[in-house]
Amino acid sequence: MTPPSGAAAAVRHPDAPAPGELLGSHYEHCFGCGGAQAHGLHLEVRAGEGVDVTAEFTVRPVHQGAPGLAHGGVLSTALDETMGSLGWLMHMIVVTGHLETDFVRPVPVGTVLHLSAAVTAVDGRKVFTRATGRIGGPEGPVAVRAEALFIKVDVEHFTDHGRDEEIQAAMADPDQVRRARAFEVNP
Ligand SMILES: CCCCCCCC/C=C\CCCCCCCC(=O)SCCNC(=O)CCNC(=O)[C@H](O)C(C)(C)COP(=O)(O)OP(=O)(O)OC[C@H]1O[C@@H](n2cnc3c(N)ncnc32)[C@H](O)[C@@H]1OP(=O)(O)O
Repeated sequence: MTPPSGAAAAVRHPDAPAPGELLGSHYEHCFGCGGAQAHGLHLEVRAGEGVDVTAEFTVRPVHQGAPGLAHGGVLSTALDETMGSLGWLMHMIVVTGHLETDFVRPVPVGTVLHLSAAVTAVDGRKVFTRATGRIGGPEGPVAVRAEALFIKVDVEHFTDHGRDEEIQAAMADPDQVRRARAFEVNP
């Protein structure tokens, strides 16, 4: 998870959303950010000043592992989704290759997890990221933290591997196609 010595700093795309702007969902059925997923995380991610983002996740009863506590896998998903959305700021489509999570404090149901994530380096198709989730406020104690390696892919990653019925539906949706194309014109 350590970027090689030749790795470069991340570059914010000129057409990236302005600092403070919501990124919007990349797919309405995404478990992390989609509005159509009843039990999803409904993350709303906001662009930062650099290649960084913030988001909030409210832990609901459907997200429990132990009684009254968030499931660790759900917390990892919240971190994963937040870090994955960093691709938007670089106009890259990225998927998770490797994800490591530290669970520092238990997170009760009802908690608002304040997430922040940033790209630490880019090396070819490899995007190195890290994220934290804090409780009690954006400056509160860290409850979870993660590092992840994302790999840049093209639209064919999804059209080649996704189940046909969802891919056909996505390709028939002009908004979805527009979002995918926006990512494709990466310099
Ligand atoms: C109109 C149509 C609609 C479509 C529109 C779509 C728009 C969508 C927009 C946005 C989507 C964002 C979605 C975010 C969701 C949240 C994030 C997730 O949950 S993503 C799901 C979980 N992840 C996977 O399912 C990946 C499964 N894995 C793979 O598919 C492959 O393994 C892949 C693509 C990751 C890499 O395969 P390779 O064949 O392309 O590339 P190789 O050569 O193996 O790797 C490239 C470099 O990366 C390193 N690498 C790869 N995997 C690694 C790993 N696990 N650990 C360390 N290094 C790794 C390799 O060593 C290599 O490095 P060296 O260039 O040689 O230095």
